[in-house]
Amino acid sequence: MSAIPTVTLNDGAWFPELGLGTYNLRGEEGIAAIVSAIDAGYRLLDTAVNYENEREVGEAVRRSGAERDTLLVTSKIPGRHHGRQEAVDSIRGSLDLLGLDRIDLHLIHWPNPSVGKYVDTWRGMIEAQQEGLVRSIGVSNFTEDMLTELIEATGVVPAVNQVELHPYFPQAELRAFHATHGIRTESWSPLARRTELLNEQILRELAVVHDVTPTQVVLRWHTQLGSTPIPKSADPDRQRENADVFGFTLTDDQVAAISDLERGRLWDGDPLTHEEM
Ligand SMILES: NC(=O)C1=CN([C@@H]2O[C@H](COP(=O)(O)OP(=O)(O)OC[C@H]3O[C@@H](n4cnc5c(N)ncnc54)[C@H](OP(=O)(O)O)[C@@H]3O)[C@@H](O)[C@H]2O)C=CC1
Ligand SMILES: O=C(O)C(=O)[C@@H](O)[C@H](O)C(=O)CO
Repeated sequence: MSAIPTVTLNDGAWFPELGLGTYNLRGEEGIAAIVSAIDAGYRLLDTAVNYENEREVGEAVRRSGAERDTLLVTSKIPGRHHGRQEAVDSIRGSLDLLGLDRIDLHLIHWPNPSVGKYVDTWRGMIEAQQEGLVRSIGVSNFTEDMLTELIEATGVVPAVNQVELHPYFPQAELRAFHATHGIRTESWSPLARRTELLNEQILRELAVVHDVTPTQVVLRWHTQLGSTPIPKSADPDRQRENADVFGFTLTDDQVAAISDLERGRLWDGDPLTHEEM
C-alpha cells in the first residue's frame, strides 16, 4: 500500500486525502483499533467531544510510537459549548482529555442555528488558533449561507467543512462553493454507514473493472471529487482495505455514474434543523 497523499489547506497546513473516523471507538478495544490504523498508515484521526473518546485517541497517538508531527488529530466543539469564551474553554478541555499540547484541526461540530451563537463560537476558535492551542480551524455541517456569514463577520475562511457526503448525497453545489473559497471538503459517513450502498450494481461492476472492492471504489470516488473521506472501521483488515485506494483511477464517466446514485440525506442531518448539544 502506498502512503496516503496529502493536500495543502488554505492556511498552509498539510492534510491527508483520507483519514479514520473514530465514532464509537472507545475503551481498550477502541485504542487498539486506532493504533492499528496508525500502524497501517492513517495520519488523520477524527474525534469530537461528543464521541467521548478523546482520551482514547490521545492514548492511541502515544502508544503508536508515531512521531507526533506525522499525525493530525481533529476534534469538535459541541453545541453546548457554543459562545466565544466557551469555545476556548472547550478546546482546553479537549486538550486535557487528549493529553496533547496542540490540536491539529478543530471544528464547530454543528451550527445549531436556533442557538444563534456560531459566529461567536468562530471568534473563539480564531482566538484559540492565535494562542497556538489549535493549528487549523474549520467547521462541520455548515451551509453556504452559514459559511458566508462566518467569512463576512471575521474575514477568516474555515480551512475545512466536514459534511455528510457519500454516493447517495454527493453535495455537488456545496463542493463547488468550497472550491471557489478554498475550503477543503471532508466527507462524514463516507460509506453511508455500510447501508445497502456497498451492494449497488454500479459499485460491484466498477470493483471488477479495477480489481478492487466496492468499498475501495466509493472511497476513491471521494478522493477524486476532492474530498477527504474518514471511514470508520474497528477491523485492521478493513482499515487497510479502506486506505489502499490510491493505486487506481476512476474515469470521469465512472465518477459521474457513481454520483448518479444520488437520492438525498440518509439521516436527520439537515444543518438548518439538526440540533446537536
Ligand atoms: N461531523 C459530523 O457530524 C459527523 C462526523 N462523523 C465522522 O465520520 C466518521 C465515519 O462515519 P460513520 O458514521 O462512522 O460511517 P462510515 O460510512 O464510515 O461507515 C462505518 C461502518 O462501515 C463499516 N465498514 C468500514 N469499512 C468497511 C469495509 N471495508 N467493508 C465493509 N464495512 C466496512 C464499519 O464497520 P467495522 O468497524 O466493523 O469495520 C461501520 O459499521 C465517524 O466515525 C465520525 O468520525 C460521522 C457522523 C457525523
Ligand atoms: O457522529 C457525529 O459526529 C454526529 O454528529 C452524529 O450524531 C450525527 O449527527 C448523526 O448521526 C446525524 O443523524
